[in-house]
Amino acid sequence: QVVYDAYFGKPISDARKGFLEKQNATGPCTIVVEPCKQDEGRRVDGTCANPKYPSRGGSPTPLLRMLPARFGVGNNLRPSTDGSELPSARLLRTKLLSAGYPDDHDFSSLAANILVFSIGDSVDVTVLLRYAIVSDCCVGNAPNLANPSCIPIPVPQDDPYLRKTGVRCMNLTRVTTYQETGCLPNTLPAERYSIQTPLADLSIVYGFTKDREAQIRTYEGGLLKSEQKDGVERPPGTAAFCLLNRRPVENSCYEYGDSYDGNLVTGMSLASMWYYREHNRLARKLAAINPCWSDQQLFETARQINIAQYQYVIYYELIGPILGYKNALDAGILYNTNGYVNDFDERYKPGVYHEYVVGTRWFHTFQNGRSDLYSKKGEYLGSRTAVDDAFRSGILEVNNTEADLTQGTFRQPAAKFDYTIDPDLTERVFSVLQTAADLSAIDIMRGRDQGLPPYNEYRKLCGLPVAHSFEDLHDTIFPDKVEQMRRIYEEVDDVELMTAIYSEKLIEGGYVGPTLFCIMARNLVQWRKSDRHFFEHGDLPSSLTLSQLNEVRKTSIARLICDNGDQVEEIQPQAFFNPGKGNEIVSCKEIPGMDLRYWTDQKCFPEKEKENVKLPQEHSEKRQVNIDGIDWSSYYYTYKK
Ligand code: HEM
Repeated sequence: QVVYDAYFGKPISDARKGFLEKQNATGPCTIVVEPCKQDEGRRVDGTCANPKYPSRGGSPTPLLRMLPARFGVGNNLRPSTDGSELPSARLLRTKLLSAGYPDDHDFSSLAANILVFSIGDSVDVTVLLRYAIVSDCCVGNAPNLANPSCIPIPVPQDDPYLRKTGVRCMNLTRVTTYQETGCLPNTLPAERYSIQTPLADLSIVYGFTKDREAQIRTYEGGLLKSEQKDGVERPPGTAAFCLLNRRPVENSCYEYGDSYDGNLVTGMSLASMWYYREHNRLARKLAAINPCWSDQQLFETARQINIAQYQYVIYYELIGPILGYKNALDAGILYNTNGYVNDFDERYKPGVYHEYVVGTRWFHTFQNGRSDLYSKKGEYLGSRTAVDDAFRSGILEVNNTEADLTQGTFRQPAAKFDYTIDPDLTERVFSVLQTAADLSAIDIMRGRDQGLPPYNEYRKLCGLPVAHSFEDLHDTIFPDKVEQMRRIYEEVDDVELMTAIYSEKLIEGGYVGPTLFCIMARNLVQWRKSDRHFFEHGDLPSSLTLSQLNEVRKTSIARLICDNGDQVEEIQPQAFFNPGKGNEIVSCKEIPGMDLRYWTDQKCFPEKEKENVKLPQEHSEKRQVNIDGIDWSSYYYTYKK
């Protein structure tokens, strides 16, 4: 065992260890790593995803940065170029994004649900939320300037909505940092602290520590602990996190590996439930196919298949259409192959970027404020208000709500990507917990809080010309929005990444602007290159065989929901898209999936029985892809003029 410094990612010296012990800060500042082995599979605790950086990928972990942090003096928020405070994030939000309800013509709500689940799987959303629950950074109606963890948002007098209410201050606290937990001195840039494993590895389902893994496993048949209620399998409902459950009627709060993110918002709780059930479904099938397998072998294989199909669905079925297939292929996010893609590169550190978790807040425009309820035959039954269902997974077991909401995920459109955001998210995102809270204004504030440099620096990083004047922004941002920015910011160098992401024109073939495309591409490439267990890699003893890999490539989100959604009997084949012509709702029997016989283990069968075990034909390898360096500046040329 080697003890690593969680922040620096290096083995810890005795002196530092002693210091941390005295400070009582060993937990958040260290990661214990067993030596990495060539023949092992993916660890639940995330360590050894890349043996060159064994502790990276583990928990806790700092986020990666594409560009060096930019803070004000003493790690305060960065000021404007003239030294004044940056403008009110609420003012910027109300001038740049409108509030409204338009539905998307293409994507279903399921796409937004799985996207937000994938964010919660890679970063610890709950470390952001102390303002929602415990702190008050507005004293009366004025910002609390005395408390250094407060960054309240001032509300202008003529605010289009809040002028009628008299609210002039919105509550907000800074993220928890390694400085705060005692791991780093204040002389180093403030660095956010996250307890998730930062890769795409279903840590919401399986947890991110060995202790938690031990709590949620049965150690029989490879299964996770579960309960059967009304014929439906669910994790035990005894977790403590669901603070808005209306008890005594709404009681369930599920014991996922990560019960915080698993029970957070409806889309995330449904996705967590599906992938949780899928683990047990796979373990049972594998046990039937391979009667000689141990609990450990069943657990590891079911988990490996579950994570592989999750990565496949995220990359190929969801990110592909959102970024545009061609763009994603060009950028090395996706590969058009039936072979392995051996692009593991030990120089890449496992991790999630600050820029990714700030920038992908763009998809808040994608979130529908209502969650529609449908019967399994497609009759509309009514709607729930999404923000009132956060922290409240107790709703699922009452009045058939899980089944009706599940139908809604694929029958209801997502909100449109169109610079319009649902008013529930911009005025009352914390429901009864806060008088007024604007999620997009918070999104802008988080860019400041996490020390992101100005938009111009990212233009340079992404191959766009540096803007010397506001006019220079017209290449990527609509003129009306540039005009608003000119009125609100002092200088073009003050324009922030998040305000630009909320204002950029969309790239050809995709639903993001050029800078967010560049940021997402870098993060998604980082995830696959830094993770030796990424599902398309074929160079480890634990890798999927080529036949197994190509089975994984046959599955889909529709199959996952048919197998694990409560009472789902029919669905459209491309369930991230709205049902309709060319994507009609069909029986689940018509939705293709994996053939698990490719996981048959000959060792389980005595010699004479072997000939009776029919194996499907082996797939053949068509093409092996190797990846050279990527020219990031090429993205620039794809956006719509
Ligand atoms: C009802 C639906 C949703 C609600 C109520 C919600 C609410 C929130 C809240 C309160 C935060 C933390 C704000 C902060 O203090 O910084 C947040 C963060 C975030 N949300 Fe959402 N959100 C929703 C849907 C989505 C969707 C569909 C996406 C799609 C990707 C998304 C992406 C993100 C990201 C990337 C973050 C930042 C995570 C981090 O830095 O840890 N959210 N959301």
